[in-house]
Amino acid sequence: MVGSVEEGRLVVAVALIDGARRVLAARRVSPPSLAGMWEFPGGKVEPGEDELAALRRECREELDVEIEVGRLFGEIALPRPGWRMRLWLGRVAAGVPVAAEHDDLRWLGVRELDDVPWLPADAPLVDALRAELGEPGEGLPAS
Ligand SMILES: Nc1nc2c([nH]c(=O)n2[C@H]2C[C@H](O)[C@@H](COP(=O)(O)OP(=O)(O)OP(=O)(O)O)O2)c(=O)[nH]1
Repeated sequence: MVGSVEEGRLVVAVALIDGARRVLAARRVSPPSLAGMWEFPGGKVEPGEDELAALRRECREELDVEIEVGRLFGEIALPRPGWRMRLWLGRVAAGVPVAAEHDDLRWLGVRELDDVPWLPADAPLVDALRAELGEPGEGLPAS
């Protein structure tokens, strides 16, 4: 495209689910416009890199864990022309996540998904996860 300074990129991320059906969220430190907002661990797939190899690499770099990847959960457009993000389901296979590149990590239960400010583009994925993990209390009396 005339005037375009960069091509679209694929970002790959993972919703790591633990045995209590909680999801791991990570708080970004950069860039300043995104710092303080929460995301799914992941990052850009490098040119020529296999998507799931990229996902495993990012989890080692960001969390110091090995992961087991499940199914592809969803794909969204990111707010940069041509950029998209694919979210996989997964679990930690080895290690305990540490925030190597974020400044906080939280395991969020389905009722806690709204407790953190997610990156805006992630909203439809967070909504879909809420449905995936189930809404405890739905249909139950309030008291
Ligand atoms: N990892 C991740 N990135 C997301 C999410 N939602 C969202 O809009 N993004 C955006 C933020 C960034 O613009 C882009 C990911 O790029 P990044 O800068 O984290 O990728 P990276 O780890 O490869 O970064 P770097 O090596 O260039 O520092 O995708 C999400 O849930 N997870």
